[in-house]
Amino acid sequence: MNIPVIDFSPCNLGENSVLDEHIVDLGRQLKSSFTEIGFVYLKNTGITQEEVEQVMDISKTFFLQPVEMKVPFRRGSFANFPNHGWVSSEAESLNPRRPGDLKEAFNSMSFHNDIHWPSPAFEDRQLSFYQRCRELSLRVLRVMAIGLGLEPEVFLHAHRHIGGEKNGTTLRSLYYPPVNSELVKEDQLRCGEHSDYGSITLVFQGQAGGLQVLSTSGEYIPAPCIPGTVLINIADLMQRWTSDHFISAIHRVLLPPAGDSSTRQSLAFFVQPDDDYLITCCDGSNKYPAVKSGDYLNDRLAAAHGDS
Ligand SMILES: O=C(O)CCC(=O)C(=O)O
Ligand SMILES: [Fe+2]
Repeated sequence: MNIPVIDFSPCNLGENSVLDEHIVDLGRQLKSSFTEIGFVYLKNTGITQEEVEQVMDISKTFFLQPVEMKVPFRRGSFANFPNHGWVSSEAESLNPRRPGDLKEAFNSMSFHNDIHWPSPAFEDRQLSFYQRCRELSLRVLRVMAIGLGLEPEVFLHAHRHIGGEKNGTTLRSLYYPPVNSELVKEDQLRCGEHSDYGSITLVFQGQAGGLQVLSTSGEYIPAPCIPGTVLINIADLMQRWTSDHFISAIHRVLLPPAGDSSTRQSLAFFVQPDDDYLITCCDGSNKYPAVKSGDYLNDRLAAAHGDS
């Protein structure tokens, strides 16, 4: 099983008016990818590899600084936005049964005036990329609803406040430093097995590989960078919402082969429904109890950071 590549041209961000009847076929294609594997590559979205590289470049400049320059921006330093900021290597275990992940991250989750940033250029690039990802996500959520034969706006109603205070959607810039095989702990990975928490995730990768997705047949399949595409996956709240029709697939990032000292970068845009939105099964079933998006996110973040 491979992850399909779908042409998103009909909904490209440069298209100002998109008619629902023109995206029925796209909806069908997304639906089959999300029911079969939970992941899809979209090409011709309007977001270019150059835009991605600009965000990666400025992020890398931040990550390569000495620790004391990064500490003032540490996650947990911003009272009203507890998930915003820098996460140091090994601070997080996305699979709690493994040692801490060998990655650093910068979470941009708020652009409130109270937040101070490493530089104005850093803030600008994170903010403009955040807005581009927001636009693309809203288009994808619309096509998904159409693919499921639902009212086109059904998911959009739950994502009105992306970028505002009552929504946890986060742009996360990830940096995986070179791995020193002598220092690696037993069972340690760049990113442990996990599924994402929210509705959907947009992933942009640099050239270095390592990302793998667990297929329904129980095998891990590689999800390499395809330049110019966006990798999109279903996350856990969307799986609940669709009563398991859409699969929130387990994925992980492996260590590079022994002796390979390359670094890896990626950008993940974790789309989260509005904090107060109650997620219930959209087919009217009671397969999962209703849960508030914000409560669910907080529980999952606490578990990943070992403070639950
Ligand atoms: O680095 C990547 O490509 C993906 C990382 C990931 O799955 C995550 O942070 O949730
Ligand atoms: Fe993930």
